[in-house]
Amino acid sequence: MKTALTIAGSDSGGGAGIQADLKTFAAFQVFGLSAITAITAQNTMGVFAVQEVKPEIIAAQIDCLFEDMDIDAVKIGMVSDTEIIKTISAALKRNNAGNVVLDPVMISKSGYKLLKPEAIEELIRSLFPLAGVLTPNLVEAEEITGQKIKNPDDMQTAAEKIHAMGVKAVVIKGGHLKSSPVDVFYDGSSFLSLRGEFINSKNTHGTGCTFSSAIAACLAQGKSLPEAVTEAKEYITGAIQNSLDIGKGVGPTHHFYKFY
Ligand SMILES: Nc1ncnc2c1ncn2[C@@H]1O[C@H](COP(=O)(O)OP(=O)(O)OP(=O)(O)O)[C@@H](O)[C@H]1O
Ligand SMILES: Cc1ncc(CO)c(N)n1
Repeated sequence: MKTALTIAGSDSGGGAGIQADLKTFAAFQVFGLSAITAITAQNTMGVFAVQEVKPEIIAAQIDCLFEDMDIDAVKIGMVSDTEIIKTISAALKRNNAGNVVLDPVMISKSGYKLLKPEAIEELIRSLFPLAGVLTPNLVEAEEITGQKIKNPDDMQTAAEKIHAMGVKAVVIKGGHLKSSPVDVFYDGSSFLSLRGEFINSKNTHGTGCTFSSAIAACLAQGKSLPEAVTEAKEYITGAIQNSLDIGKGVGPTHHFYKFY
């Protein structure tokens, strides 16, 4: 069986973070591994507390997995601060990690800062060069490029700018667009528009985490990057269409909608 590692924060509410990533890997029948970077006290209403994991424990989790197993893909989510980012970058380099999907998680849907603003530069410096693909949402792409993004044309310009910053490929997610949620993929040579119908659901907690993990699962299975992003888009669309009315706030998507 193929394996995928998620390096991310724990969401006690189960809809985002490590929990969403492992469920997604399982839905793709890829064996999931995890290195937890932070513990969040979180539910469908918001994030209430965060405890970061010590950098040496994050490094130990990553090292012991690579020592023991072949890891077919890596997804990176919440990374909190500069020290943690440097630690993850060094660990991935010394273990020659491949198929790295970097989701530059900055703010939760409920508005809680999951990445310290001063750490964005370090994220660009240390993790962008290792990423096979970066998956920012509109707000994150605006933060990274310093430009406003209002429509698919702006998304293409931003994708070119981000590619020039040293990532091999980028998919800018349009879940926050006023129009239909088109995602724009760019790998330095061609663009791909991943079109989707707007699904009118309040239960969209963890859509970004689920999408990036689905890309990692497809890469672990040996699919090409364009195939992986296309299949991940289909999967997240189905997961939102079948989303779950669990909790009082923004509920989770249904990771196993293909099975039950
Ligand atoms: N209401 C919706 N209808 C259809 N597709 C959606 C909807 N919301 C998000 N998506 C899709 O879900 C994927 C994740 O995009 P989104 O922009 O929501 O990520 P995000 O903001 O990083 O999510 P998160 O809440 O996990 O931080 C994209 O493929 C996007 O197009
Ligand atoms: C732990 C965690 N990672 C990522 C997100 C994405 O918003 C979240 N809400 N929580």
